[in-house]
Amino acid sequence: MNAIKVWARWRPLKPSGSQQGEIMRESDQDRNNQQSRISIASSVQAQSLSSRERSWKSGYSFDGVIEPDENNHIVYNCIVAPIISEVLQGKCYNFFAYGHSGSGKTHTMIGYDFEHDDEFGLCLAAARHLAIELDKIRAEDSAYQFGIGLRVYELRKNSAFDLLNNRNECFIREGADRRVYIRGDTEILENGKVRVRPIATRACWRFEELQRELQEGLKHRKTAASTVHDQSSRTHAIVEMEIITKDLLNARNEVVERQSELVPVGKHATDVYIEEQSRAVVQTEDGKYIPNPNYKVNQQRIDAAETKKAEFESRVKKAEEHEEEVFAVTARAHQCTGGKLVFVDLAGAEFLSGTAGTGLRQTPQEKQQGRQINTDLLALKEVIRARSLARTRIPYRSSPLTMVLREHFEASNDAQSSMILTVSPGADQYAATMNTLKYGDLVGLANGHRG
Ligand SMILES: Nc1ncnc2c1ncn2[C@@H]1O[C@H](COP(=O)(O)OP(=O)(O)OP(=O)(O)O)[C@@H](O)[C@H]1O
Repeated sequence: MNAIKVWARWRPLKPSGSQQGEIMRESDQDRNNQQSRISIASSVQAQSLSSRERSWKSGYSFDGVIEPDENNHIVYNCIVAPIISEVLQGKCYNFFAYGHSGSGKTHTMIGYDFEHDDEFGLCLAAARHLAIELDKIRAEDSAYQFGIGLRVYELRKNSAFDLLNNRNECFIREGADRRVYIRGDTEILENGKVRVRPIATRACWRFEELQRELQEGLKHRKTAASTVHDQSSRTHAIVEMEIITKDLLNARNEVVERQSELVPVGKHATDVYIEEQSRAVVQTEDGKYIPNPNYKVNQQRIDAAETKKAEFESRVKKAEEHEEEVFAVTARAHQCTGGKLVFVDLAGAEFLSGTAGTGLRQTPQEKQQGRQINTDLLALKEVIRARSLARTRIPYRSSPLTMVLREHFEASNDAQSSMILTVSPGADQYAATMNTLKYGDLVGLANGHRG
């Protein structure tokens, strides 16, 4: 079973929210499995809430509750630090932050303070931890130069915006091999070659490099003034960090080069085939197509184009085999190879639950953006539940977000995930907080923790 850990993080009360007081809240632990249950009650009589909703209790579905006075460093030690040893064994771990706008998702995952260790977001703190461990490996075995391959992008609808490459728009496509690819536009190079670049991976050999790359990349993050606060995110931001070596990176680049060379050759073979087939038929006056008596398909021409295509396909295959070989050799020497951490700062959950009870109104544009975000957040919940319940069919294709995350969920047989629900204690945020906790409760209950 692929259980997901679920945490709730209470943010500190905002000065603006303090006039209305705080939500009444409690949590208690199940003695047997140490899971936590959260109870909340509204301290103000919000008209839009039914009497049933004025107080709410979760099941024992939370792995822990983080209090408002606990900083990012404490959150890191609690949630991420314990799994770093597994990442150093080559495993993949995904972290999601889910919550309403302003509840602290970005503060938790990415962080706003790049100077003070205690307030580093989880991804930066994890990068520093990994970098220290990789330095140790390097000191023991200088034959392998391990570093962190960093990818940072935002997802909106079917597009990914590459934050490490000037917010270049990339497209999410499922290939014939059923893998999902995120690729940019087709570029025509000076030598006439065609290249389709995947989303950028920056190789960072030192923590400071990664810190700089991340900080620069985040400047391209698109935020929009929202009804809730002025740095609101309308997109999901994804930070991927993978343990790589120079050789592995070179082998992957080689695959991209070979695939780029195949593109025009494959297109030419298709064009030749279509051209020959169209010349071989003519249309009669009544619109029917019949064989053209004056043209015989030039099979030699088709075969020549197909042979060339096959030759380029085999070059791609060779490059892929080489990449697999480099990976296998490196992983045999050091099992950390390919270990991966993925941090997903999800778009505001108000799109899923609406603003009922929050006293806020969405603009028509926010509503429209919200539809896709709804689809994504619901799809993510269903994927996590289906995985937790060990269903045979996991609905990855329900949204671009889950299509992209599939690779990480399935990176290794034992890929694990954690979800952090960020919530506000402000009484004015009661409905939003309850909706977020309900989402987490559903995700957590699928793990089999019953209330
Ligand atoms: N636990 C916390 N401790 C201190 N400050 C916090 C905490 N959580 C959030 N904040 C502050 O509140 C503000 C809003 O937080 P943040 O941008 O992380 O919200 P968000 O959930 O990512 O919102 P959105 O979905 O709109 O992007 C920021 O200035 C952030 O630093």
